[in-house]
Amino acid sequence: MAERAENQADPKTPTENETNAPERISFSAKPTLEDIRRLQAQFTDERDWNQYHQPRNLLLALVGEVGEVSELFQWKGEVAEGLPDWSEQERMALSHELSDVLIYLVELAEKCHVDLPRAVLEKMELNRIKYPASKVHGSAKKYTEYQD
Ligand SMILES: Nc1ccn([C@H]2C[C@H](O)[C@@H](COP(=O)(O)OP(=O)(O)OP(=O)(O)O)O2)c(=O)n1
Repeated sequence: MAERAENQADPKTPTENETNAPERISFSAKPTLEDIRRLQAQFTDERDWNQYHQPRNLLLALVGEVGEVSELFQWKGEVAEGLPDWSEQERMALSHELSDVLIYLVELAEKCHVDLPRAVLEKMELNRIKYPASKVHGSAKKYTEYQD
């Protein structure tokens, strides 16, 4: 919202529609992160798997699943947004692997007592402060590279 207001204030800054940015998709409202946490807790309780799901094991499982996502992109070169050249089977595999990453991330956060949705909002606020749109627009430099 704040970014849009800034864009409108500066006539030289293109709005999203004036750039070549592709249309953005939106997600389904459900399940929430709390739903995912609860469903995964149910899944592990039913199998008596909490004995294995300590933070370090969950972190390793998460990293392993990130590796599986990487494997799907491996050797393909740059991939266009929306994955236009991917088969249905490849898209399905990606949706499964990304879901595994999220499931383990949510459980890791739970087992570390991090309230993930709240933490994300806090972190995004910090990101906005660190990277003011008016200062960094169009530049991908790290905040440490700016001198002011
Ligand atoms: N000890 C386990 C094993 C599995 N899962 C759940 C969380 C993940 O969403 C998914 C991971 O299952 P696999 O380890 O079988 O991994 P994949 O589904 O990616 O299978 P593969 O490695 O054959 O691609 O199942 C879990 O919570 N705890």
